[in-house]
Amino acid sequence: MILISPSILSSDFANLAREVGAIADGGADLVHVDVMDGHFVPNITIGVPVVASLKKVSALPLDVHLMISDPLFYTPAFLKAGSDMITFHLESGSDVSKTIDAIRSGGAKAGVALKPATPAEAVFPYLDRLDMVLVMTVEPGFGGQSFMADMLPKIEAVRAECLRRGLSVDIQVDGGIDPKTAPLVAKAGANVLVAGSAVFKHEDYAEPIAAIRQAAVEAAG
Ligand SMILES: O=C(CO)[C@H](O)[C@H](O)COP(=O)(O)O
Ligand SMILES: [Fe+2]
Repeated sequence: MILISPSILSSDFANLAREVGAIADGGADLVHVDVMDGHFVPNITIGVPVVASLKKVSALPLDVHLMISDPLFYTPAFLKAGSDMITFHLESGSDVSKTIDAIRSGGAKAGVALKPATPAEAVFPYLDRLDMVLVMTVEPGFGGQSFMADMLPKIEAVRAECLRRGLSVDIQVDGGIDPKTAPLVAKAGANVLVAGSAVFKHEDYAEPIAAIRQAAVEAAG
């Protein structure tokens, strides 16, 4: 099943309650929340209090993408704030197994994200304990960048390994996803599509959400 997770990084931060309401009304499945600490990536965005505030107003599950150093330390706070899914970076420096266990024992779904330079095989040892793998299709840090088509073989490799081992792990893609790139990633095996600028640049969010979903569903077959 294809899920669409609009990234509120490109939304109007002065009106977040209205924005998450509008993407829910527009047919989104999840709300993608990009947390950046100015250390793991060269940008600072949203933190724990904003996630807690979003939880109060969002009808959709919060898909929290941690682009931070030491995600293990901050996991309890993001769980308490109401994160439904927490994805952290394999390159973050935290113990991967301990972080997955902390997220899952707190009742959230656990995802591991891979920067473009990190190979698919790096996540294979953790696949059986993961709900999701996030294959970044841009360098993490900023919205509005161009899709990296050379990440498609990595998506295929993660999907092939999941199929080989009989695991139903979600594969998320994030960065430069729009109705043109959605079919490429869906065909490669991704099923959770994050889209920021492609959604929020439109007046009517229902339009790009439906276009991305339709393009992905058709390509996935
Ligand atoms: O994690 C991210 C950046 O690090 C964002 O989720 C991503 O870039 C979404 O924005 P866009 O769809 O505009 O590329
Ligand atoms: Fe993201």
